[in-house]
Amino acid sequence: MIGRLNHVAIAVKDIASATKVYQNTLGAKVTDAVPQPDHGVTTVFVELPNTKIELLEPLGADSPIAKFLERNADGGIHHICYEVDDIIAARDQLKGQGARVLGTGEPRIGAHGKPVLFLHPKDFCGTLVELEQA
Ligand SMILES: CC[C@@H](C(=O)O)C(=O)SCCNC(=O)CCNC(=O)[C@H](O)C(C)(C)COP(=O)(O)OP(=O)(O)OC[C@H]1O[C@@H](n2cnc3c(N)ncnc32)[C@H](O)[C@@H]1OP(=O)(O)O
Ligand SMILES: [Co+2]
Repeated sequence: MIGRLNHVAIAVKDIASATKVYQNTLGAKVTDAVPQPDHGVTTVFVELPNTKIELLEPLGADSPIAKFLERNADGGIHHICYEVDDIIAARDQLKGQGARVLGTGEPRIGAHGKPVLFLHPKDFCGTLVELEQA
């Protein structure tokens, strides 16, 4: 069911400083920072030849990544995003297999303007999974 690895997301407290690490220290191409108020985060994408790294900084105290950063003071890998051809079919198949879809269960528009869904980390080997419509 899952297709390409779209991105690996890293939660950070300071996105400007994290961007410098990727751009200046590692020599990667990065996008501008974009606030995503619907998701409670600001994003920067690091563009690699075969995939992307999504840097996430919380937008406000009730951001979904706020608790993660309380538990992981240095930041760290927050989720992995896989592309799927049909996000509704994928969701329904996964729900039928007992996986928990987070939030309302309905896809929302993500950072790339495409529908996304999140799956509970306890159902996927301790890793928060994002699905993005290909
Ligand atoms: C920009 C848009 C979009 C894109 O297009 O790319 C994004 O990426 S937005 C990214 C941010 N959005 C989200 O993360 C939305 C989905 N997340 C959630 O619904 C919640 O954050 C969560 C995953 C349900 C966690 O909720 P929270 O209240 O913070 O924690 P809990 O206490 O309920 O945690 C339960 C349990 O799960 C463990 N956990 C939590 N987060 C993670 C994680 N990222 N990776 C692995 N495990 C995680 C947590 O440690 C708890 O475990 P126990 O202590 O063992 O119970
Ligand atoms: Co993401």
